[in-house]
Amino acid sequence: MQADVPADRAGAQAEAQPVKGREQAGYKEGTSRGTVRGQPGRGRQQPGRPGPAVRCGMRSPELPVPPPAAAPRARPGRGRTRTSESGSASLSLRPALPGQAGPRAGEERAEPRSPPPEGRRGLRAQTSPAPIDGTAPARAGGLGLGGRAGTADGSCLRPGPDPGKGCCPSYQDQNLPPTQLASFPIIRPALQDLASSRWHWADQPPPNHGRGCLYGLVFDAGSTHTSLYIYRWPADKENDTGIVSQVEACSVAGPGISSYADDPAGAGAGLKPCLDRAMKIVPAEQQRETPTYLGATAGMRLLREENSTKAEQVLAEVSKAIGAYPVDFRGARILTGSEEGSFGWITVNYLLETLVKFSFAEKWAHPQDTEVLGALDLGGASTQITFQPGVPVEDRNTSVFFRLYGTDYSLYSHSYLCYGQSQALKMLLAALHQASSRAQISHPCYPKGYKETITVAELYNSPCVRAPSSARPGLVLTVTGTGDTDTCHAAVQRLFDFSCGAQGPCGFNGVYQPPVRGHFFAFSGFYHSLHFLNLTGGQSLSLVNATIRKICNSSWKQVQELFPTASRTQIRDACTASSYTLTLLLQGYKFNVTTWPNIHFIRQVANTDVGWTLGYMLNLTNMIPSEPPPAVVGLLRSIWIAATVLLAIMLLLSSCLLTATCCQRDSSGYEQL
Ligand SMILES: Nc1ncnc2c1ncn2[C@@H]1O[C@H](COP(=O)(O)OP(=O)(O)OP(=O)(O)O)[C@@H](O)[C@H]1O
Repeated sequence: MQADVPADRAGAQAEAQPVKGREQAGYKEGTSRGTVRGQPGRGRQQPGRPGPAVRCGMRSPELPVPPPAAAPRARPGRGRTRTSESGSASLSLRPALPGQAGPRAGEERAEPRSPPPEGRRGLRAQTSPAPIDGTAPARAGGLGLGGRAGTADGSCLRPGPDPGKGCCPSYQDQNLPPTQLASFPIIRPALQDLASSRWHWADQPPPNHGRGCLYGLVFDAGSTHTSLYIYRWPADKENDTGIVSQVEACSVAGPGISSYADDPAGAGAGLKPCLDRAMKIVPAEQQRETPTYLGATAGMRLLREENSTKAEQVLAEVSKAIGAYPVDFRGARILTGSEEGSFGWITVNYLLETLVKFSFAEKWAHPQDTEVLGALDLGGASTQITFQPGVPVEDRNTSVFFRLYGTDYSLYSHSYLCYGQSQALKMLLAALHQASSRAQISHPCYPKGYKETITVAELYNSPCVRAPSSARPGLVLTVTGTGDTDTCHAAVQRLFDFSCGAQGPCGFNGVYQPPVRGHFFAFSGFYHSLHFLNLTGGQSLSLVNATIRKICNSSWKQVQELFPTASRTQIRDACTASSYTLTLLLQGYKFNVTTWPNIHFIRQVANTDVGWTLGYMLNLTNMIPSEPPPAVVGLLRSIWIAATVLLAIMLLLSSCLLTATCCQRDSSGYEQL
């Protein structure tokens, strides 16, 4: 999720699925490498047709057929409904097909929830320097998108200054030194320059070259809400990297599309205000060539597990709604957990330009001295961790390979289904209910003095929670907050199984995970839950702990006074959400006091929301190549030429020296004789 959405949205969140190690379409599984191979934006597929013949890392027009979800090493939760999606082998992007229901059966599953791996592919980078907390500073000369505004009614959240016309930022404009990441030594170098992919387009000029900007639209159909992201990039710079920027994020009114299982037409109708908005931004003459995608995440993955027919109906309706607009609609599909994690990783590293950068020699090259960043995504129904470990990934179900700009990346990635924030909080409430065995539930994470009612049917409306057989759907439960920090912490911990067994290092629920390494961007729910407590500015772990403890011990009256403008749900969940976030990061993903400072909680980089959508679009439009750009090749060729000339000179000198020495010897010998 990326848009600024009210925290009290209901809904579950989905998770990603692993990509199976297969070498087609851009990503491979297991030890194979996904290649991202760019292809011009042409040849875009039309709705109903197969995807583009070549995508980043994918070369086959066929959709990759991911193997059945590899069994994560997850252990069944202790009697609890628990879903974890595990990472996958390599990701491959696949073309989005209208109405396509995403991963095939077996790719992702819900109940004894074991997280499916996700696929991924490669992409390429984007632009500007970014600030790390909340919003990154706008890249200079960029599409200065302003602050966020409206919300839930299809209104645009960050209108650009010149929607619709205007121009894309020039290459020079964007290639400015970062300003706000100076304190992050690992990140800063990557922001110095823009990445380029001009070679990518070199042999096939863009179809609308010279028109100013090209546009791309991506719907993020999350478990809790849907947003439409509108991207654009300079048409005449299409072969340069680092130039895609976000024009707007339009928030669709209402809950996520998975909530429309019994009213699929409503899911489609809800998208129209944002589509109308997009039609005002994208010039009419370019609309028909504007690639448009809808990607659904964990909410739809859960719905598909519950009722695949209803999931297909929802996808069909949203496809119908989008297809009614004059855009190049390339399909609506459900992303696997692996794809969701991988695209998020690509987005992060594209935005920070850690994949390729403009060198001092004025050439685009892989930055040798820059580490890629890991990605931590906390959605409403799933959470993903993706990073480049310092050791080989031992479990191919969580292993992902990419080849981007000529560099190989071997990543670890895993998605835990049901461990998104909304579903985790629901699991917590269900556990408390089952422990109470009464219609009265004492909630240690809710503020003392808070009270609400909920029916059994509402509580157990997700595959992530299993209702006790004795529960009557109509029974009204009364939930009372007790504001007890220690009891809350213990209850949150019981949602996880932290034991690793003999399998080696793990995350939780028995899922293999190598030790975290390097810097990470933590976004979506990770950012929101801590930002609400003003804890996304690099605070120490001890301060974070102390602040959460204080909030959890506060009464309902006190927290209302502390957050006078926040919604009731946000205030109620402040303790629960932050406690869950901290537990997930520390005990779940195994960060500690030493590695805590390496987590950067962010929402945007250079006015672009951090999430999977940008990576998804870059991949499907083939904007991230697997091989180095010509500029890099050119650089290498120059080095070879220089080395050859140098060698020739050295040989010549050696030859002269040898000749001179021989002559001297001859002369000496003669004299001796
Ligand atoms: N602006 C916000 N303020 C506070 N909390 C938010 C905000 N936006 C989202 N959240 C919360 O963060 C969590 C993650 O939201 P996000 O939008 O990433 O989920 P999603 O995309 O709907 O779910 P998923 O990716 O699992 O399908 C949710 O629990 C949501 O309620």
